[in-house]
Amino acid sequence: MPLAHIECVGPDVYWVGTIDWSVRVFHGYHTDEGSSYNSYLLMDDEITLIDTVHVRFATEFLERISQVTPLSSIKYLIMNHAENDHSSALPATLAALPNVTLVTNKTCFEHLSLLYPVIKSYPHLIVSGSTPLKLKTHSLVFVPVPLLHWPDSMFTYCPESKILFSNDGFGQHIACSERFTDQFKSIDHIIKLMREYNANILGPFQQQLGIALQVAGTIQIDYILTAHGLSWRGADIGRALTEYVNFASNKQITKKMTIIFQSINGSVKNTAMLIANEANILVQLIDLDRTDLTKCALHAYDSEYLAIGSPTIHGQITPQVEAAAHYLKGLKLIKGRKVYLFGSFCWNDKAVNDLVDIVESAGGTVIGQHSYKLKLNNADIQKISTDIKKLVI
Ligand SMILES: Cc1cc2nc3c(=O)[nH]c(=O)nc-3n(C[C@H](O)[C@H](O)[C@H](O)COP(=O)(O)O)c2cc1C
Repeated sequence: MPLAHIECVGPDVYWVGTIDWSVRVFHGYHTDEGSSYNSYLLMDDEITLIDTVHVRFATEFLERISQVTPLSSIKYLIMNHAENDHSSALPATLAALPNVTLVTNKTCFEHLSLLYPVIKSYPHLIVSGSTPLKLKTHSLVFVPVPLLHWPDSMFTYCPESKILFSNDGFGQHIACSERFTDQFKSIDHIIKLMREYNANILGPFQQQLGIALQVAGTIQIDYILTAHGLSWRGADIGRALTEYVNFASNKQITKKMTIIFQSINGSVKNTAMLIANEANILVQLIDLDRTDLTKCALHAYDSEYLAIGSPTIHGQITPQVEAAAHYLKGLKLIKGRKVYLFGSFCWNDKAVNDLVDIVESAGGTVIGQHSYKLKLNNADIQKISTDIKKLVI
């Protein structure tokens, strides 16, 4: 199989990752544009490999590495994070590199050992934030960024080359031949994908993000080499950092209302349209029969307002609306939002009450609600219009 060309992506650094053009669902996350699992070779007299890839690409990965250097020449393998997408090729990689020492932090080693018990039989070195690794001409500093995205996550920083190997940090899910944002046709598109990644993966960890940014503020960075999608260099680093700074302090939130609903016979959909028409701010409708939860989270990410609507079905909200609300709750994307609730019923008015419970338990503020029997009448229209004009400003 022909391999994508080997690319030098920084001083003495080669990209040896794999591009997953086909992946469309990633633990429930809809990756409409595929993804990549990025791994890097740092060329030094003590050659160092940083992160591995998904096991589906293990053979291709090892072939790509051996196009740069003999497998026997690699001295260290640094694992920044234990999650399967970066680590499932680890057993095959350790088996193929006869002279390698696995380098990772204590928590990551614990997680990796649980996932792949065989790794315990290989030489390994446990490092921490206070134990840099001295290579021949480079040094590597390990920056713990717990919960960005697992408790084991760390960044690896090379001060001589001013390179931050950021693993899941600053990543996006996209499969493409470019390696840097400045090679890609639209930086705005990459920022949108990074927002989607933040919303769907890092949403609950804003506080940890702030800690990571404090660290990033104290070091000089010429390159951020990510483990998914495109990497950052030059002026684009400022765009990536600004996006993270904004997210860490909720400044990504704008005057926007995301209206999330499901409708069987059209009544709740009509109400969603009414709310969209009456709101005098940017709106985004999410019809849950047509739109996946990944997009739902993307739009909730920068919305000051949410509106959530459901018919009462079998005495409760629909499973789809419930799933969406719980998904957003887990990602802390209802927290701090102003939420309007609406619903239609025939004989027992339950959906909106169910939604009130979820939204309040998620830390959102219910700013108004309205439920009605079967179809909007003029009084319902009047009430909802007045509510939205008054409450959404
Ligand atoms: C399968 C099914 C189950 C329903 N269960 C209830 C119910 O438990 N309680 C109720 O008040 N209405 C129930 N309804 C009536 C709907 O809530 C009502 O038709 C609502 O207006 C549908 O909104 P929609 O037009 O947006 O789909 C049910 C309707 C269907 C089709």
